[in-house]
Amino acid sequence: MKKYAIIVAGGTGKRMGESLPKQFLKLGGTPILIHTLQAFYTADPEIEIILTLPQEEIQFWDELNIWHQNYIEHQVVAGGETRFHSVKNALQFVESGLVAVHDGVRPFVSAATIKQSYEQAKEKKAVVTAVLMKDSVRQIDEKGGSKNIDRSSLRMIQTPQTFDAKLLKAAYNTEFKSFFTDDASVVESYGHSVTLIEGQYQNIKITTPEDLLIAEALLEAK
Ligand SMILES: Nc1ccn([C@@H]2O[C@H](COP(=O)(O)OP(=O)(O)OP(=O)(O)O)[C@@H](O)[C@H]2O)c(=O)n1
Ligand SMILES: C[C@](O)(CO)[C@H](O)COP(=O)(O)O
Repeated sequence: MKKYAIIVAGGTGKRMGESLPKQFLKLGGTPILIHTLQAFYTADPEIEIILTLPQEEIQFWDELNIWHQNYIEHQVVAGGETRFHSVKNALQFVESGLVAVHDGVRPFVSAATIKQSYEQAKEKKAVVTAVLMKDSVRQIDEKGGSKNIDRSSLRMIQTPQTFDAKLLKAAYNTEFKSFFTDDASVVESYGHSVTLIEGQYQNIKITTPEDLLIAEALLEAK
């Protein structure tokens, strides 16, 4: 069965606060995005990789890749206004089989998690990685108050999120809605349930400056 991976890196990284989008920032001397592509190649070199980038960064990426050994084959697609639009653009180049969608800024995804995602998606069709909450959580109300939520009923959602390709394409054939923060929310809104599988705490999303410090430590410990 054909396997695709859509690596989304079409964002500008506002919360990181750097002029260079965070996916290009260096981690152990190598751009974050190159670590992420390597993770998928290591898991299975047969995976067809489609990478979304901001239109204005495509030339920069091409130049940056020239300097890196072990170039990993991939197709570049211009991203869109939101993550949803970036995935939708990339899906034009996906036919049938399985497709994993993964954040370009989650470089520590393990080969085992990637393999497990595709394996489970063969049967379940919509498979999403998740971890248990570590902190207590509270829901804020309009009056400025808050109430405790039972954290055992909550999960923190990660990527990869892996699907039957035809299902994901059909689900994305819709207009953007503000609650589409990931692919699971799009598929669920289409009417298909998602199966959660175990993610990994080390599979962090590099979002704010302290995440980069944590990422350097995780890389060191690898
Ligand atoms: N229009 C967009 C927005 C986001 N992404 C990608 O989706 C992943 C998760 O998004 P996030 O961490 O929010 O990245 P940014 O949108 O770049 O960050 P910010 O919200 O801080 O601007 C990132 O790899 C990001 O590049 C994308 O492909 N296209
Ligand atoms: C897809 C995701 O990484 C799952 O946790 C997350 O929803 C992305 O959210 P963001 O708003 O793009 O940071």
